[in-house]
Amino acid sequence: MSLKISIVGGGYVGLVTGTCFAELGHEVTIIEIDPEKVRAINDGKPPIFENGLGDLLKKNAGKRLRARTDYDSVASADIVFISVGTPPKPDGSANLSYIESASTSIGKVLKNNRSYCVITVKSTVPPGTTEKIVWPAVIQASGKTENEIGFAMNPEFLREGRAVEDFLHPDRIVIGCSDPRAGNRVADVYQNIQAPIIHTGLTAAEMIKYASNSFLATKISFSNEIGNLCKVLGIDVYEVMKGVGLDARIGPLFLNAGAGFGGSCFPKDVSALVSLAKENGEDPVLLESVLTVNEHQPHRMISIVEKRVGVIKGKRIAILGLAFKDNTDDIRDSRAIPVIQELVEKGACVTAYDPLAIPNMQKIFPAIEYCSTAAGALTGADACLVMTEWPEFSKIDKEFGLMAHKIVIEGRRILTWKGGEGICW
Ligand SMILES: NC(=O)C1=CN([C@@H]2O[C@H](COP(=O)(O)OP(=O)(O)OC[C@H]3O[C@@H](n4cnc5c(N)ncnc54)[C@H](O)[C@@H]3O)[C@@H](O)[C@H]2O)C=CC1
Ligand SMILES: O=C(O)[C@H]1O[C@H](OP(=O)(O)OP(=O)(O)OC[C@H]2O[C@@H](n3ccc(=O)[nH]c3=O)[C@H](O)[C@@H]2O)[C@H](O)[C@@H](O)[C@@H]1O
Repeated sequence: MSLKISIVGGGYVGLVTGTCFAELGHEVTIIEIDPEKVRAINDGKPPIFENGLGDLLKKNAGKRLRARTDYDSVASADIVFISVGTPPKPDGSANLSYIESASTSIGKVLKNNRSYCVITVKSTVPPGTTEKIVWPAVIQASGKTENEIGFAMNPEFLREGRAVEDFLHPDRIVIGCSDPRAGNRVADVYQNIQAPIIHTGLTAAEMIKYASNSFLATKISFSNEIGNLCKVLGIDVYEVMKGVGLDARIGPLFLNAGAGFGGSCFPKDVSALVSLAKENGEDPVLLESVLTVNEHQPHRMISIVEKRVGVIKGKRIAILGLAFKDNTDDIRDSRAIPVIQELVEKGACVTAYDPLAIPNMQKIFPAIEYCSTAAGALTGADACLVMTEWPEFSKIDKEFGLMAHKIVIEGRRILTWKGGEGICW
């Protein structure tokens, strides 16, 4: 069955989702307010770096996949997905203004849609958003009755760098819906994907997404706390967490200690859940600690450098990895940012290498020295901090010989070379 799908928001999630839906045989229109992104999508050139996305986009752009700045496609859509951003407000709560304005824009055009249509939220939103914000905005702007429109919440679990693979082979598909008819329409979209489908109410689906991200973030902060103690006691935390993770009740993933979690989602989603808990009179002790541990990790790395090299001022410090994780050029909330910030404030001469993320980091730190190879960054360095788990870093070996002092602090365990004086984590 081929459905007519409109996706509002052609950023990371909208683009990956839209391209994959087209690949599954649906007719997809991505509605994106940024004309440059629209042009790039229609030219078959992804405006983001994502493994495997370029080929799929090239194959489908101009055929089953189109991008537009207008909302016209909503008038004939079977289903509309909302995948606009939900960035944090200064108090940590989620900014839902993009969700609200997208819902109103959808409603205005939906007036002209003569068939049944399901409005589905894919963005990560606090429980109650679909019911209390999206639903009334769409109904009010469209003048339709609830028999003519269904509402659903279908959270997305893809990881950047592995997004296409995650989308096409998910562990589960969660569909929260206003009524079974709406839920079945969303399930039809995924009919060619093999995965268990969980049908829930709207608010439970919204909460599943926050709880999942927060649990993963908790695993990381837990590993970091154990790692910090291991460091003091001279124990290898990676050996410890391997032993811990082999317990089937715990599992081996997301137990890597080091620089802490970055990216556009874990920090923002845990903060939003903390905010939501407080608004509802709860004291989210555990979740606040998850954030506190995470904030301290970059500073701990610098303390280790200071113990090894003494005063930072005037020292040449190499940063390997700027992206918040491997296989992406995304630096949103990258742990490299607070590390570079503190080093610069302390008067270090910072050199940096990343296979993809240098142009993005140059916008934040234009004055540090960027190198086109790891060897360039390491030459003459007094210490090196590894901030991203890029697989190519595992091959670095003789390049460490170019350093003035072989002090290597691993914020990510990726190196196989073990000749440093101060390998941490
Ligand atoms: N980035 C990721 O890996 C994942 C993100 N999410 C969630 O998905 C949502 C979107 O995230 P991203 O795609 O990363 O954000 P993004 O910032 O990359 O993309 C959002 C896009 O929406 C566009 N937009 C904003 N208002 C619009 C409107 N009224 N009409 C049309 N387009 C509009 C923006 O121009 C932007 O291109 C967030 O809630 C996020 O938490 C969920 C899973 C994974
Ligand atoms: O909601 C989202 O946006 C997404 O957030 C994360 O995906 P993502 O942020 O792309 O990347 P992850 O692979 O989860 O890594 C996040 C951060 O945690 C760090 N991390 C990860 C694993 C680990 O063991 N230790 C650790 O420090 C990574 O280096 C990275 O900085 C989730 O894994 C996705 O399921 C979710 O859809």
